[in-house]
Amino acid sequence: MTHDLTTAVFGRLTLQSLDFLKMVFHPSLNNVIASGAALAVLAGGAVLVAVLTYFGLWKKLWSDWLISVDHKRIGVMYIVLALVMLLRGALEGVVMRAQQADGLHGGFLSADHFAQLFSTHGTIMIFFVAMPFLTGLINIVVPLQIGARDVSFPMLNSVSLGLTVAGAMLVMISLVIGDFSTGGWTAYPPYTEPNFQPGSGPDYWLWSVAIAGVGSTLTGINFIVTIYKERAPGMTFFRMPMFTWTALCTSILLVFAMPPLTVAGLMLAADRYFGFHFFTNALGGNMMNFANILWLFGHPEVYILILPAFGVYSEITATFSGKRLYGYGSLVVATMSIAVLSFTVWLHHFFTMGQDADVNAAFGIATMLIGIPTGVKVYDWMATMYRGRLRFSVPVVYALAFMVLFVLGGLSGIILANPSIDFQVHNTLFLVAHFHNMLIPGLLFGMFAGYNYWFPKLFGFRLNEKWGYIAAGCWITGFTLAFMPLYVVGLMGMTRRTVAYTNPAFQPWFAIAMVGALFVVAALGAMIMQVYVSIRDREQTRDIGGDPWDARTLEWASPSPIPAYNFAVVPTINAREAFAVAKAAGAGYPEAEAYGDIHLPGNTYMGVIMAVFGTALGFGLVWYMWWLALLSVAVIAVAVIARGFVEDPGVIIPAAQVEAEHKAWLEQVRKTPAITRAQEGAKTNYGVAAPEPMELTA
Ligand code: HEA
Ligand code: HEM
Ligand SMILES: [Cu+2]
Repeated sequence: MTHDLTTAVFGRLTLQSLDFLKMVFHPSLNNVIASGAALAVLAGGAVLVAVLTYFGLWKKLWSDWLISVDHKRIGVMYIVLALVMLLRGALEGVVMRAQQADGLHGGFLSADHFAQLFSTHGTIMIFFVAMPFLTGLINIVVPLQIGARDVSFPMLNSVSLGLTVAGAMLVMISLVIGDFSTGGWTAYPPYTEPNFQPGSGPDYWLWSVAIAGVGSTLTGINFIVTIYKERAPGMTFFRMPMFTWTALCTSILLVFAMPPLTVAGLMLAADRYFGFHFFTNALGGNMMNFANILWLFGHPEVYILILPAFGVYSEITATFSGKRLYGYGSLVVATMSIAVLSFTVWLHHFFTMGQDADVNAAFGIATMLIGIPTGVKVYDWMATMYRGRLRFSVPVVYALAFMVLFVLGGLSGIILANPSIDFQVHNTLFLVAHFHNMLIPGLLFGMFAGYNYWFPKLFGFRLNEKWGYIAAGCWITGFTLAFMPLYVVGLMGMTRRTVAYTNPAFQPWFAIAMVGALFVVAALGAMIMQVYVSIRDREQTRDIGGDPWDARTLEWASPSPIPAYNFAVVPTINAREAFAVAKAAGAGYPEAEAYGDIHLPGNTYMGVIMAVFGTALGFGLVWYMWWLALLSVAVIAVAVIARGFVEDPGVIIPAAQVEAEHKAWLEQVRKTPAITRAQEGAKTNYGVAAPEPMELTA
């Protein structure tokens, strides 16, 4: 009886599932590490709670952030989530590097623990670092670049964030309670079927990815509608900044690519929970169905990740070269071609799984075609810089490193796109080198460049440059040392997802890779220092005029930190890069003719409800605590329906206040010489003179 009751309440959860007790039940170095990680998560949570309580920040956190629908604040929360998860994901990468550095002697991790590490690392990096980072940047920047006051569906935006947080929470909880999947970030059956993995692992994977995936689909819808409907007068499609174009294409990809992932996850859930046989090798199932559906998501996913980074590089090369973006039209067409082509190549992920050679050839050629629009982009960026006066700054360092390293990674992709070559190197560390080569110098550097670039717009001061350069230098060195050796060991035959090896020739390469990983740790340290030093010295790097880089797009035509309503008066756009054109004509800061009241949406609890009950739903499903799952679904359903009956009066900002704030800012801009305002513009390298300070008459 008591046993039944315990099962009803706790499902299949037992004391043995608590990871911090692992080292007590089964003492070993491996379990000490596992328990240590669990305790670290618990301690981190406790420290956070203590700090918030000590400084009395709960109320502020709640009303200014958690229930806010302001797209900029939502964007910041996405990026904070991404950075926190990056810490965990990168440390896991380092632990794996340490294991393999000693892999000849077996290392210090069990095979199972190593498998959990690459599975959580891959899942976290893709879904809870890369995705929230780019979603955060899109959230912050797109409405500002198109002259909008907010996104089309602000509450939905908060819901998307809540669902993403729920997914991330599940992966964090798996460190403390139970095990995560050992099936990699792609969770191929039949290995993830209950016959092979009856435990909590694949369930954690599938619910965290499915729940966060719904959030991403909603984000895609939100930004497609926002970009279609909320553009300022005169902001035609072909006047939109490149970053907004890439955000549009990424959003379209999200809407078409995320549902296959959700479907793959739910079909796997049907297999695991209801004994279906979609992907088993028996009773008519076929795992190839999973491979096809998963990569129908998975390949477009890598372009979902890279396109916004391309957008960042476009903005940065133009701004810091002090030139119009070269080849705007070709960049737009290239972005759209990549988006379309990305749905035609998924099969290159399983060339070796038995289809006809002709089919492989067709997909191989389609894959190689993507090199063309990507190449167009690279040439456009180079042409933008050519004969520009490239000003040095942290975003530029990332952009230049990207251009060199990404081309190398792209070329290794073209190598893999040859089916006959892929048969040799599929699932070796050559592949692992390829994709980290795209994901770190491509995606992550783009995100870091954007983070350094747009930071002052939100917080009113620039990030410290010295620590920024140190971080960038460590990332570049760290990436190169950690991943270039993997091309070599990959060609030598070292397979991916392998805990140890017997060939002594591998070891020196892994030793070099270990040094690279240490540089990555240093880079993370430098990034933390950068935040600390920047906040400490913020008075010296105040962004007085709102345009610290002498930039070209609309988001820089407002004060920093930017007010909640974004624009005192919605601007009318008459050209591409209208702000740069206006500044050059001495009309960058016009007086407004009239001010009106501004209506902004009110805060909402919906995001928090989604985060809390989304997590509870996933947790209930993972542990078979059916009451918790049902309760969570009920709460979410009631909340959604009830919200439909609430009329949101929103917040009115009176015209007089808007006018006063705007005029005070204009006054300040006029008082300060451009050279002080655009401090970075004044600093140049290579002995090139600073660009002329811009005219200040309105
Ligand atoms: C942001 C991420 C990202 C990006 C942008 C890419 C871009 C590309 N990828 Fe990569 N890829 C991944 C992330 C990424 N990939 C991941 C994560 C996996 C593995 C998943 C897993 O199994 O876990 C993978 C796996 C993968 C495979 C599967 C291999 C295997 O499993 O055996 C293949 C095969 O064709 C491939 C090819 C390519 C190609 C051709 C490109 C092209 O888009 C590259 C285009 C760029 C250039 C070519 C450079 C610039 C161009 C020029 C300078 C012009 C001149 C050059 C030419 C015209 C050729 N990738
Ligand atoms: C910060 C430095 C990083 C280090 C040291 C690192 C290291 C590693 C290692 C050792 C593996 C396992 C390789 C194997 O299969 O043998 C791996 C896998 C992987 N990494 Fe990284 N990585 C880093 C950053 C990133 C980033 C930024 C991303 C994505 C944005 C990423 C995405 C992945 C993915 C998707 C896998 C595959 C997981 C799987 O096999 O299922 N990594 N990484
Ligand atoms: Cu692909």
